[in-house]
Amino acid sequence: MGADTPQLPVIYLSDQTLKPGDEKWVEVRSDVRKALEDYGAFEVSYDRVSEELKKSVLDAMIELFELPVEAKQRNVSPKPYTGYSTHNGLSESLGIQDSNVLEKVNEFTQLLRPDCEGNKTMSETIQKFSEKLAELDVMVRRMVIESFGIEKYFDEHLKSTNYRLRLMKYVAPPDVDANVAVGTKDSDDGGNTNTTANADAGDIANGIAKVHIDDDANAKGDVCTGVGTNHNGDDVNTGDCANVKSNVDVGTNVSAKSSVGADVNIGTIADVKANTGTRTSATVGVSDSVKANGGADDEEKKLGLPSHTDKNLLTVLYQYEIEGLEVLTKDEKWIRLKPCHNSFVVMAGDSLYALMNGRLSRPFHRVRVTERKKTRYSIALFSTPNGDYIIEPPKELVDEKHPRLFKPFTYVDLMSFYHTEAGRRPRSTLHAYCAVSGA
Ligand SMILES: O=C(O)CCC(=O)C(=O)O
Ligand SMILES: [Fe+2]
Repeated sequence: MGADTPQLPVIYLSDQTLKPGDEKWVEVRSDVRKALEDYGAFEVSYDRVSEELKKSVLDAMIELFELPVEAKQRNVSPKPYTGYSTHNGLSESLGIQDSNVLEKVNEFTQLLRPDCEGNKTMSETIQKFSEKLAELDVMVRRMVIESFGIEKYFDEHLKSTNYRLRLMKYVAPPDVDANVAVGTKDSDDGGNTNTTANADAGDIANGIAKVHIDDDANAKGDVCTGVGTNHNGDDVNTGDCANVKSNVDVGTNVSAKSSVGADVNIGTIADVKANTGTRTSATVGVSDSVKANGGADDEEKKLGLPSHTDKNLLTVLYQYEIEGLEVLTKDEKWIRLKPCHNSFVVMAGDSLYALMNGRLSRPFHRVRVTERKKTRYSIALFSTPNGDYIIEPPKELVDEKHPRLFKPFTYVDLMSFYHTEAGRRPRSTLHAYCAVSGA
């Protein structure tokens, strides 16, 4: 690795003696603050999650993703995009709201695997893992809030938040070339097909599947061939986007070609294959904006998850062995993060960014898997503001030097806006939604 290859700061948070107020705590706290200012993210060296627990969670994920697609599709949520979703035929994810609460995890496992004997153990494993990651999340949020001298708000802040866990499975695109970079700027996303197509089972029958574009879905380049909603949960902002009108041929090799010249590869994930094998073609409704862009971005189709910012407060993420996560620096360079046993990634999302009046950053990031024939699993805990919690910076963070950047908003309203055309199109949904003009 060259000397000028950017890397995320690594912060050691395993120390059991690390206590608020201690000298060491104060020192680490300023490292956390600096990392979040500079990158909006950092790697944490954290050994408080045992290898055994991580392995059990991985086993649970493998079992859950192996379930028939019909079972996974039962993972729906009243909140859009927080249930089962897929992207580009390269990734799938499942979401568990309030994963730190055992009954909630139980409901999830029961729903996917009714009356399965192993549910109790699996639920306990997932809940325990969430709890461990939540401890890390709380520690980091406490440090952030303290670092701005506004700790008097911390308890109230903590009470107004909840957690969601996302389990993710990725494969590399079939024609992946590990040596070819996908581009270095998020603005590469500009030419993306933002096709989010859900094929109804009924349409799949005789060779022709009508794939309808779901305007409310948001991941770019999504062609979800009947395997559920589009991947990106509520925390994904895919940045610039365009809708695509294309004819998609979906054959047994499950590849699709759009009329705008982009090859859309679908179906390297087993379930997608199984579910699309009998189709011969699909018509995807498309708008004019992509034509104006001259076509979909091929490279975008190789992403397991497109470039986005998370919408929540803080994300704590663990990658199992296979790399793929890339984080964009302020000067638009992608940092590719190497998975490591005790290494978690912490990222700030739009909600924390707005709450701190823009005094931290929140990074664009994406997933690009390049290891052929290997399955990548990752898992992330998202802390999110409660539905009715008004996100606005404390008065201490607003002054002449730091004018208010955003009008007060709720996370739920930001998400609703995000799931509209106007909310998806801009690179920053947050700014489009509530930036104070002239700030
Ligand atoms: O799988 C990963 O490494 C990243 C997932 C992610 O960014 C997300 O779920 O928002
Ligand atoms: Fe993300």
